[in-house]
Amino acid sequence: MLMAGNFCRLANFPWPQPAANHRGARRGSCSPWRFPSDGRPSEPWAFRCLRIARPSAISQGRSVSCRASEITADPGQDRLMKVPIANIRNFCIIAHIDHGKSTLADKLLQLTGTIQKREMKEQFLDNMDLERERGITIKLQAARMRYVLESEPYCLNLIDTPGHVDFSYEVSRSLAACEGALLVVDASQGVEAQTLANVYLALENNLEIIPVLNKIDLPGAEPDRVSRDIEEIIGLDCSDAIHCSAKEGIGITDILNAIITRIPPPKDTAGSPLRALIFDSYYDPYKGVIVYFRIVDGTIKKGDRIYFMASGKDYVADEIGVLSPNQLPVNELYSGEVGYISASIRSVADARVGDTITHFRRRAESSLPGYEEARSMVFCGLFPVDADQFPELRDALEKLQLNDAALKFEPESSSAMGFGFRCGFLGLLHMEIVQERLEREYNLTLITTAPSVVYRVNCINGDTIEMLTPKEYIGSLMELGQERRGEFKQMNFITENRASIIYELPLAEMVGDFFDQLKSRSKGYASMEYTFVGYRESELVKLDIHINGEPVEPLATIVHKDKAYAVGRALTQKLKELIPRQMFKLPIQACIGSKVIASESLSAIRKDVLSKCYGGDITRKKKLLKKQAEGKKRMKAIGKVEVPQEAFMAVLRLEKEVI
Ligand SMILES: Nc1nc2c(ncn2[C@@H]2O[C@H](COP(=O)(O)OP(=O)(O)OP(=O)(O)O)[C@@H](O)[C@H]2O)c(=O)[nH]1
Repeated sequence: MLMAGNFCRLANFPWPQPAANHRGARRGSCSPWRFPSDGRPSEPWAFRCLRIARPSAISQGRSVSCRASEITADPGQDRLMKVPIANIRNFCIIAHIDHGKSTLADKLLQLTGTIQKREMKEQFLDNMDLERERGITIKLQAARMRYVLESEPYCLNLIDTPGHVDFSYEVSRSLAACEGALLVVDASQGVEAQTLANVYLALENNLEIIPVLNKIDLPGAEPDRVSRDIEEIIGLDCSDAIHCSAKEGIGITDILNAIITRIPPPKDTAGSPLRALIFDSYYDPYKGVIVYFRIVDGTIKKGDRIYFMASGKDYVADEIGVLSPNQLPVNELYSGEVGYISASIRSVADARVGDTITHFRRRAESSLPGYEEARSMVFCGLFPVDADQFPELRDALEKLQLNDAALKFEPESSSAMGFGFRCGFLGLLHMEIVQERLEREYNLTLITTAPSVVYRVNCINGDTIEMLTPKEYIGSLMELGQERRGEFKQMNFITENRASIIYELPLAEMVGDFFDQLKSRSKGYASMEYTFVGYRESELVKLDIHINGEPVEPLATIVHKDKAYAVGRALTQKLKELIPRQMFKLPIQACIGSKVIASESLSAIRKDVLSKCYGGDITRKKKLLKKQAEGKKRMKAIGKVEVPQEAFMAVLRLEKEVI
């Protein structure tokens, strides 16, 4: 059924290069696999590049003094005071995960007096419980700050962005709303995978980039070496990179100074017809959909009749305001400003992220370029434990989708789990986050099936996948690449101690614990980035599980031919442990098509039909045993085996481990 694959061409990947453009990508269906009778399966492949960095052990113990003492916080803090457009700066912070974006954002909010000390809690912008618990940014956030430099008031709009590889889609959205970006790099770690990916996104958006070397308070910080690396690897001038410690509050005023002096103000197009780009939105149970936007042209007033250019819907703006970072209503917003609208929008589809808002009467001629469609990489089934919660689950997913444009879902039903949804996510972390949010915010109890990737039948040319990671770890990482059916493509030493390894891997191999393995084999120093290269013909098989001769569809899985026997054996053994014994002997088989590749049998519960037969004739005993055997045969033919829920879950977990 399946053909040996001649794994595609070597992707053209001159290192380093900007992240691939996903525009025009086909909107993915949420089905995990499609096996038409006449087609050959192909699976999605990832193009990985492992960057290897030797951890620096040198302690520099340096400190940096602050310049720009003329910048002072505005004590009056009139956040709503209007400033001329020349005094507006829209910027975002981009960085690799954990390099200190949120900590820096906190310090900026504090120093500008946007947040009073008593209101301040760590990671102020990470206001989701989950974000705080995990210490990561999931959703982008926006905040307007006021600052006075040389007696001149400025309005600084900060858009915080997530750093995890799963959420780069959110990053691309915030970049489109800014003129500049602070590129935060941990001075003890150096350039990492998402540093590069995000810088390329920023360059594509023509942003002014200000390099910021953070964590200089750490003994292992080497800001000068990291500056050289940035220049060498990215080609960004670091002669006036800012040295800072977001944690200790060192260099924060330098950063504010640089934002004002180096990032250009937005263009003044207040007289043009309104065009505002929706960069985020969320659902408020009382006000309906709240839309976050950046005005590119024109002005908007409270009470205006607005028109969403893509959805073709119109509404009256009941409330407009700024994000300070809490919502503060205002009467009017001008080109270059960032704000929110509440217009009693009930339908999620009416105000999509990436759509352009204009006036109903004086419409703009063309809409703004939207965002690339988020591509789902990982899929899983979500089923409510209590079948009655299905409508609630649908509702919750719809609301979450509004807040999370990258989440995709479509209804699915399964004989074992009932009605649920097959959902598409950006990655495993995204999947976990969605599941936790559904459970916490919407009070649902859910069963999640094992994550899988999409398989398609015809090869299509896709985009590029790339990943980065760490020099002394080259060996073990290459082993990992080989184990996961990867194809080694290229290795470059980009500096003396850093190497990038480029691999192409099937996405299915990345879905499990690849990232954890990468981190553990490199003692945490490797980082990775990936993009999608397309579908490739591969030797895949559909592995069916038959219980009592009947196929159990939810347990069917697609695996590589070489792993089919191991997976089949493990699955049948596990099922044997988990399915309760029946009155009859129960065969449990793993099959590829009609061929049984692994088999176990569960012995029958045996009632001692001879117990009352003391002594007596042997023919009487034989008769009783024969009758029992016939009864069992009949039972086996009509008997329905109930596979307990835990068996499904345990098997799905096992499947994930084995695969
Ligand atoms: N020593 C030191 N630690 C810092 C500094 N800045 C941030 N950290 C720590 O680094 C860790 C990560 O900081 P975050 O601000 O959450 O990083 P982030 O880049 O926002 O991470 P994501 O939101 O997940 O992308 C936290 O434990 C911070 O306390 C610094 O200047 N010095």
